[in-house]
Amino acid sequence: MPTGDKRNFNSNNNATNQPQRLINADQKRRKIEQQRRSLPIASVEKRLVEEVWKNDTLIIVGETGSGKTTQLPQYLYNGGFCQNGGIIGITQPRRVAAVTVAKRVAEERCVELGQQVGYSIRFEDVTSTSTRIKYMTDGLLLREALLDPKLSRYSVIVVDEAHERTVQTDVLLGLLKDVQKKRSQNSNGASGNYDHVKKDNNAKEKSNEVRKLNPLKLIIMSASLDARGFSEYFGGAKAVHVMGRQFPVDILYTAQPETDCLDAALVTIFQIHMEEGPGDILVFLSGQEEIESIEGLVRENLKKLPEANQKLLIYPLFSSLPSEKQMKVFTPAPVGFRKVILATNIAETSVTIPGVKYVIDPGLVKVRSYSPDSGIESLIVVKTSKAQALQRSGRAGREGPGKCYRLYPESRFEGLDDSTVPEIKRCNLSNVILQLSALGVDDIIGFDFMEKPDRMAVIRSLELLYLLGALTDEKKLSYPIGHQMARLPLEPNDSKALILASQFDCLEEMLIVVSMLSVESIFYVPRDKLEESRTVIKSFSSPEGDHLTLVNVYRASIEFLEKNKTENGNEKAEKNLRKWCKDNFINNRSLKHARDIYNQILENVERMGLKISSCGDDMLPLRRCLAASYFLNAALKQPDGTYRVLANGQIAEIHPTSVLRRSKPECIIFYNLVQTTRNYVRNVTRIDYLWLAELAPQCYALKDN
Ligand SMILES: Nc1ncnc2c1ncn2[C@@H]1O[C@H](COP(=O)(O)OP(=O)(O)OP(=O)(O)O)[C@@H](O)[C@H]1O
Repeated sequence: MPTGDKRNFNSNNNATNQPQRLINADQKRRKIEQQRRSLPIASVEKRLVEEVWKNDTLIIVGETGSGKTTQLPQYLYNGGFCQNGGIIGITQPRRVAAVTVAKRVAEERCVELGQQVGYSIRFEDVTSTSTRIKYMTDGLLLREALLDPKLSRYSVIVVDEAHERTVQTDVLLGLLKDVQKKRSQNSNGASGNYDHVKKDNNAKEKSNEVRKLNPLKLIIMSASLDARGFSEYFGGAKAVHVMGRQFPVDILYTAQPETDCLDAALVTIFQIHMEEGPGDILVFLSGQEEIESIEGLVRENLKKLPEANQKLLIYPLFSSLPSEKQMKVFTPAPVGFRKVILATNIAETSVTIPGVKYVIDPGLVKVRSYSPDSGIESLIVVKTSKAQALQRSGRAGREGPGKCYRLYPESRFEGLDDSTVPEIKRCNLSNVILQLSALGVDDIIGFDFMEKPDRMAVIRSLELLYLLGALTDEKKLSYPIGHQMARLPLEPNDSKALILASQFDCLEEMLIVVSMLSVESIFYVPRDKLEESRTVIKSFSSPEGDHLTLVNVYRASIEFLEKNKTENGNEKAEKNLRKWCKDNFINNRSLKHARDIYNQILENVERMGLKISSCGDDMLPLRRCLAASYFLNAALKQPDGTYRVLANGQIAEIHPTSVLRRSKPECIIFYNLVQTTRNYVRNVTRIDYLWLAELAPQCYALKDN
């Protein structure tokens, strides 16, 4: 057992321990069939389909694991909602859920993923013209609305996990309401239009013309939803409750509050491993750093156990982890082994991780927080809401009875907020405003949001868009900059950086920077090789900063790859690159992901007609372009070695992972600010203070910093 005392947990209900059974592929098929039939939602299939026929908007609330996400779209498909060629679109707040649920549903239907059932997430589209059940992120559907404002390809949209109230969900809800209105005006009448389809399940697909006339069916779904609030927003929409859950989850609380959540999580992992029956463990942690630090501690402590007890496999799961690595979590552990999955809240909703029987929930979550006063967005750790705690415990008990260990006393649970504060109330809105402007919505304050964003936050975000040149004085999208920015699937700052880079003759390098920053953790440093890795990584580092270092890594890898392709052919070259990455402590998967992103954004900017050129070895234009684009993230060194952000006076330190951590130049720009115990700026580059007035006069010429 690791540090700290064994935890005493209080239970509030009883779940029986059931040994996990090991099964082969054939049995798995039958098991899936049987599992589908035994889901609580299966008993109300007919009723749900009828309700969707009858109501254009329906709210469905059902326990976690009752079968909403995987089954409802299939019921609707079987019920005739795709017969005229329409698609059932299901949105998820997170990529990992969209991907894994689509995989599961394709498996359940015995179809190839990407055919009848597919998914679409940013930079990854696994659909085809035959796709009728399409899982996607809510952000992706928003982008589709830019090209097709009536979402005419869809017969049904299911907004899943609506309780999460991500900013994209909230914008989507307002937009879908409007699409419904437009489609109803265009339709021949009400839902009865589908009657011909209902009677003829095998009918050939009807023409697009017929489909366009049908109203859009909208379903809002979650396990922990304020049904009344949603119903009111949708003009008294009907709410249906799916009762019952498949398996019980025993909820356990600590007797006392924990002072050190990481230590408590560690102790609990080993307590379960040593004392409980088979079953994998899912631990919710607030971020990559916590995950990596616990990962190290688990490994260390594991070595101290007798060999027979060392069969514990550790899997991290966080959003910037390359998707192939994320997917590893979903493969079963080898016989005799137990998996422990260390995850952020990306595993909180919708996902089923096969084998998970135990959930450890320290009750904390990292969220975006935006201060309209400072105009800076940061990440902070806060307590979860009751809805989130419920979702987390719902990750256990999906294949059999489960247990959830909440690392806080029951009294604290009672005091938690019922639901999470909608993200729209606590984030920078510039991307939302840009997207809405591109959809023709110029009056953001007047937009029909379920909950209005903070006025000051709107003003600040509008200001940023003005400063970036995306909006005109009339709050309209500027031409061409604003239009170009809205077309790129990136944050406004990044889009602007690419547009400017074509003028600074460094678009190739800026593409690398933006792609590499989209994946994070390019370097992979095993704990036992800290010293060695430092020396190797140094060979890539640029004294000018992290952005240039990333360019060096990318260029070196491409050079290596191209040379190898000529000598050894493509396949061998990719294999050699993997070894090269390993030798250089580079995360091969992240790098590959960055290459994919690079190619996709490259396609976008080529289509936009931007001039693609390179600044070669002279990186000055790149640094100047970074200053011209991220000018609000400029900071000056203080006498004590900390930095003052010029735009708002906030004090921060350079993050320990930065190549500038030691040299501490006078003036820097940074990519992001993270708030842990201290404020850190990450991905930092040295700039000349005087460039700011020259390159961003709209912000600095009149200011005396
Ligand atoms: N990948 C998978 N492997 C094994 N079982 C799965 C998988 N995906 C789903 N299931 C089974 O299907 C059940 C229903 O899952 P589904 O995601 O449809 O439920 P849900 O009601 O949407 O839950 P939640 O509200 O937690 O998202 C799960 O409890 C589990 O038993």
